[in-house]
Amino acid sequence: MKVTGFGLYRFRLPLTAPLVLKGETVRHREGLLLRLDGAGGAVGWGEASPLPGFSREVLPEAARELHGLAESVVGRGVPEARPGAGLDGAPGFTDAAPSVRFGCELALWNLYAAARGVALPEVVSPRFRAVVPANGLLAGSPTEVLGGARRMRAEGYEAAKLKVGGRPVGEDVALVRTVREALGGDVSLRLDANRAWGTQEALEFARGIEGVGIEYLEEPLEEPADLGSFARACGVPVALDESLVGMAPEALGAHRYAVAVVIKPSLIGGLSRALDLANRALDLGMRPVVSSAYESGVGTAALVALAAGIGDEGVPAGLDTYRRLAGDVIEPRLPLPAPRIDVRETVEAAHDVVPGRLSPEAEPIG
Ligand SMILES: O=C(O)CCC(=O)c1ccccc1C(=O)O
Ligand SMILES: [Mg+2]
Repeated sequence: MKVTGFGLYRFRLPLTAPLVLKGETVRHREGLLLRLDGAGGAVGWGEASPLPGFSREVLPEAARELHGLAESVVGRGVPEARPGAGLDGAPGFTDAAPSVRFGCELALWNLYAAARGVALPEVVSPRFRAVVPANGLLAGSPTEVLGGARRMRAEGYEAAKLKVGGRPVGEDVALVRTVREALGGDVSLRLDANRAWGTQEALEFARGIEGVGIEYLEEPLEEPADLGSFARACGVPVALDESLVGMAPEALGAHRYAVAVVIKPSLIGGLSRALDLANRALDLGMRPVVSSAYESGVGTAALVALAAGIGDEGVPAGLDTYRRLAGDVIEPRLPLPAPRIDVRETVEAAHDVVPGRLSPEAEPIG
């Protein structure tokens, strides 16, 4: 089946509250949608939304690159899917910016699925799980964080994630202890410092939370080369996130000290790379945690599909950034947030892109 044409669009969605990303405050989520058209009326949507503070590419660059890639796939056949490995990429994909590669791959995978009459997760794995567990994201003031923790426990979340590193270490330690208490025994606690600490502060934090059961601590150190010795010295389970950007999947073996990898396809460069990294992580005994980066419903649904097809057991995915979007490009919204996400319902909802729901600034570029 051939790609016969495409459309490239911009969107701008309101957030429920301003978001501070590495010191930059954003009030709207901006991004790009790519629609690839196939023979017989099949369409596949993809999303490329560079995240300010995290992506190196900015929106206008991403738009130019995505336009070029889209033009290059028109007239060509959609590649064949390899079970468990997704679709083979097309030339040029490997050089594209991470969000662009994600967007173009996703449009192709969705077009392939539409043309074959299969659901997107089947492209990831023919034996995908029907339900994906998710972690809840705890945000706001300590009072809001505690309220969130109690709600997530009552709603049956398997895991909750708390950002640390933004307060004095003593306050973080106290908050982690109260949150752990509020979550009770059945909800695992994930922490994320986003590289906020020097070694001394990180060690002080580790001593402070001794005896508090956590699933892992993401990226504690501003100097990531010291992560291995930190993990071995203090016994805190560590997870990689920022360290995965630009890392070749083969290089993961040098990071066996980590218990988990937080995989964000929009930031690390697409679906096939994410799948490759996840499979290597599993081989090394690490948990792959598929995670979002404030994508719209189109991108978020793809992450649900990916999480549904990785490995033999469901690892709670980090998809709660969707909660922060006050609007979406699809109608109705995805059935999120939820402690357990219905995979089919989610991927089906993501097909219903509503042109009228794009921001008034939306304009076809291609
Ligand atoms: O992991 C999650 O549950 C949500 C994703 C998340 O926290 C995040 C979202 C965008 C950019 C960076 C991060 C992060 O994990 O550091
Ligand atoms: Mg992180």
